[in-house]
Amino acid sequence: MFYQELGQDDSLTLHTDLYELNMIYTYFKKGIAQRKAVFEVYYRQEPFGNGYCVFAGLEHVILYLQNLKFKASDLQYLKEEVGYDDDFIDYLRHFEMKLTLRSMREGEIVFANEPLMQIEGPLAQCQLVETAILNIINYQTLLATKAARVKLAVQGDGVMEFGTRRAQETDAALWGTRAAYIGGFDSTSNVRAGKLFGIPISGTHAHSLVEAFGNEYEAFKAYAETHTDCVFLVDTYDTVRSGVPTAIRVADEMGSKINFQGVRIDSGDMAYISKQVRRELDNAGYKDAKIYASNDLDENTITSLKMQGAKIDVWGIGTKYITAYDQPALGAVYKLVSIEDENQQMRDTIKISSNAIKVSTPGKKQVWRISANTQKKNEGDWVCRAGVDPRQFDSLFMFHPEYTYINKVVTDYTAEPLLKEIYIDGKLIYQQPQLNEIKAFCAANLDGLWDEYKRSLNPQEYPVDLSQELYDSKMNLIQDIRHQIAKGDANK
Ligand SMILES: Nc1ncnc2c1ncn2[C@@H]1O[C@H](COP(=O)(O)OP(=O)(O)OP(=O)(O)O)[C@@H](O)[C@H]1O
Ligand SMILES: O=P(O)(O)OC[C@H]1O[C@H](OP(=O)(O)OP(=O)(O)O)[C@H](O)[C@@H]1O
Ligand SMILES: O=C(O)c1cccnc1
Repeated sequence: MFYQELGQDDSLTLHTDLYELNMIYTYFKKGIAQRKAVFEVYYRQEPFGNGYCVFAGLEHVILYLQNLKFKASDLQYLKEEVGYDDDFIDYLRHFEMKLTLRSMREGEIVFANEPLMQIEGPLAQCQLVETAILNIINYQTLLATKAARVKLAVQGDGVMEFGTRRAQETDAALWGTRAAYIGGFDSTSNVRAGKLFGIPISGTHAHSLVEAFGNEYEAFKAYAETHTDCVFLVDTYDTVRSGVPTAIRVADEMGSKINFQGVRIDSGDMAYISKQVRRELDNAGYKDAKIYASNDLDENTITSLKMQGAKIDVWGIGTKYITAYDQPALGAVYKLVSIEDENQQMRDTIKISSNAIKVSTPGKKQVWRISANTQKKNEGDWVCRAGVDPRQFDSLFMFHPEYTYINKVVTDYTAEPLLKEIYIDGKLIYQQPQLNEIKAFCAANLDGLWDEYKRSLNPQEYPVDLSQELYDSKMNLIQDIRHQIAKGDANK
């Protein structure tokens, strides 16, 4: 019945799991929906065996929060389908977004087990937005990270994003290509993404052009007569014996009427073929013509092709990028860290697990990036309670939160708070930078990271340390809860 709304309804308000609404209903009925709560988003392990992530997704989260209200059809659906009573439907009808959001900036280099976003406000509202925020941040951060890995592998060559046709639906293509641009790609084939985000668009042609004209000569010639910039796809029949000689013939015939940019190969042994193609182009006097390559490439095949001396100048990357083929999920979570009690006091909360990595860190926090003034490189991130400022100390004791014997004292450092204010009580106060600035910010951030953390295979673990006070309060809370369970009064 509501299916016809899909086309025009861009509201994501119901883009939430039913269990969020179930909890909100309970909070509402028990009179605690308005209690102040703080949730934080973080992930537990770097994806792809990488040493860091590139944070992305904030722009979409801002758009989402900006439009967060229940439409009449949303309320009608909830009433009819879930059977909520009129009181609750009325409460949702008057819903007004009052959240405070603090977040990493897009393009920031981030690490496991540090808060990437902090959502503060009425408990019910914090709960409503969990699903959509995780959906957005998990995907875009994963993809921007993959892009940074590809960018590292191409070693300065051009890299074009080709993934739309293989993406998990249209939204993934759109936001995934934006993440690609942030992480280091130069352009996208997706024209809509170009229009919406200002990403440079680029493209060659497909095999169908050759098939439509019946032979390579007719096809390349027709393309050249209708375009100035020409990259010919040379592998429809036989790259070396037919495709490349035909491309050269058309380039010779058209002369200065076209800008013969090069040829694209899309199959076969790319190392072997690209060397042959390079030789042919050079011999024909087209030393500046570039060789473009595509065909299920990713950072691993690119690294291998580089090692084999492949003569590829521009890389087109689709399927394996846009689907995050080798690791399809980042696994970021959204955890309650603090809640107002019946006496209007904020109380730290914790989720305990026998698996150390799954124990959440209680309390509302800030992440500080500590960089040594002498080196201009990052020493590590220091996570402490919001309100504590490490710039007031002469030295900082930094220790691994699990293996505490791994520690160091840092002096002469600069500390920068990474969680920035985006919304205060529902009001957007953050001016989102232009996409090109985000991209440049990402590149500059990567410069601030030692190579040991950046290598794509077995990187060093970057220090994400807890302040002594936070560490102690986490340990104390774990002890308190264990103690209560032992005494049998954990539920009193
Ligand atoms: N020299 C090479 N070293 C490592 N990987 C390569 C090399 N050449 C190509 N590849 C990669 O190997 C895979 C080969 O794919 P595939 O088996 O589909 O062969 P193909 O030649 O592309 O066949 P098709 O004509 O069906 O497209 C692709 O992922 C490609 O990027
Ligand atoms: O290989 P990817 O990294 O996914 O890059 C995108 C792929 O999409 C196109 O192939 P497709 O077979 O869809 O169309 P074509 O007729 O142009 O080859 C293109 O030739 C690439 O191979
Ligand atoms: O422009 C291209 O060559 C292109 C675009 C999308 C997918 N594959 C190739």
